Amino acid sequence: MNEVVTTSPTIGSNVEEVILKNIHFIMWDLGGQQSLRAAWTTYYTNTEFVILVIDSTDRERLSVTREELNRMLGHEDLAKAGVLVFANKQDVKGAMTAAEISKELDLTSIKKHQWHIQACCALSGEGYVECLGYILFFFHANQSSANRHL
Ligand SMILES: Nc1nc2c(ncn2[C@@H]2O[C@H](COP(=O)(O)OP(=O)(O)OP(=O)(O)O)[C@@H](O)[C@H]2O)c(=O)[nH]1
Ligand SMILES: [Mg+2]
Repeated sequence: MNEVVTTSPTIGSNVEEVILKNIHFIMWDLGGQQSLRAAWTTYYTNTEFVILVIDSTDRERLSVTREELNRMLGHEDLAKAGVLVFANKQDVKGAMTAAEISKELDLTSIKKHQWHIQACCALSGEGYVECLGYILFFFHANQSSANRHL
């Protein structure tokens, strides 16, 4: 939306309809706190694409992220889902690169899902536009239903 907003931790979820090149996406933003993760599965039905936003400065939690990602992708309702991983906070000195995050998350071992990783910075918007192309490519290639669930 071309503005940086002050956020607070997401409790439960927020939903937005986003229109990209005439495709209507229903986009659910889920809270990532540990106590909220058990509820993620309730959003998986009809979800066609997952966007995982990583804090690239947080090395300690990457192994937990890998476990959560693998658990998520193992769920039958997400069997056909595509995955976009954002290596966010690239503006912070010492942030891990997308390549480092890819290695730690062992993304190359993901064979049953189409995936893509992108370095980005939510504050400047850097890296986000590039990924819109990937998302649109995914949906055109997979010819799925009219309403998109992300
Ligand atoms: N420096 C920097 N800070 C960022 C960036 N993106 C987000 N932040 C900050 O990181 C903090 C957490 O951002 P949120 O968007 O609330 O994180 P979240 O992943 O939605 O957190 P949950 O809702 O708890 O899952 C906020 O203070 C943001 O301003 C970024 O690219 N660079
Ligand atoms: Mg949030």
